[in-house]
Amino acid sequence: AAPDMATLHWGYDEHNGPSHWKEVFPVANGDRQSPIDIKTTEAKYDPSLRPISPNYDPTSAKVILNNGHSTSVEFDDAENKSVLIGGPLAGTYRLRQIHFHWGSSDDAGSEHAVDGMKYAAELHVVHWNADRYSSFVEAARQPDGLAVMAVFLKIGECNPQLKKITDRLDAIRAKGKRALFTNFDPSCLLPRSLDYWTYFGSLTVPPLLESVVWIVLREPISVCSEQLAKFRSLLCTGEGEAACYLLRNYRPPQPLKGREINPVVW
Ligand SMILES: NS(=O)(=O)c1ccc(NCc2ccco2)c([N+](=O)[O-])c1
Ligand SMILES: [Zn+2]
Repeated sequence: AAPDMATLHWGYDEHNGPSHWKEVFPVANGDRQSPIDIKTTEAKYDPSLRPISPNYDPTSAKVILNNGHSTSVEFDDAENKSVLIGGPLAGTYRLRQIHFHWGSSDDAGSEHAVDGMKYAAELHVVHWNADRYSSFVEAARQPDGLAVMAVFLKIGECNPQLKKITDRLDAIRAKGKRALFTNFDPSCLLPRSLDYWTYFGSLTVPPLLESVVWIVLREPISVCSEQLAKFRSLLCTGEGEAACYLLRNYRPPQPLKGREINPVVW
């Protein structure tokens, strides 16, 4: 029998990847798992949905780190300094961190898909419901606890805003490494249009908690192959361990199980 994941840590390889996660996290087979393939013709328009309104303070940015599964920029979430409101959200969701998902080649790497099409990578901007809960970890256990804005990265021109992040990856190559990273407003990574699809889902990474209101932007931003190659040069192992490269870290689309997807176009 396959080694159980409690000992062998989960990852994205053949022996510990998404098909094994249910062995330790049974919610992997739950009714509101993410990501999903967005079938645009089946999405149902909801006139009550408003525009989303990101409001970020660049001084909230604190540190960039490699946690072995992705690279993230962490923000100071001790007060409502950088928040997301509007759209499908009831209340104020506080910015916690941003991170990326990518593939071993440019032709796949996003987690969500649109009519079966995958992009080269995907940015997640993670917020938690600070009106109702007192911490990210508590909110992550609640059905309306988190709001994650997803932005597709499409192969094209090198992205000068993304360069601020890819230029720092050399300093955090090994798992567990971190570096100061401030004076950064993640709005610079958003496309011109904030048209989005929204649906109820989950974390796409263990513990796969079903606590996320997903807001998937329709318009992608650009990324070039050289920038993606820098993400793939990150290590999923710590310093001094036998190096393994973080070549891919996306979960494939999960069953919709009757959920409704609402498009919002402005
Ligand atoms: N790909 S994602 O945006 O769904 C995602 C998944 C896991 C975690 N974290 C793992 C975790 C532990 C306890 C609760 O959460 C995060 N995050 O932290 O922003 C985001
Ligand atoms: Zn993510």
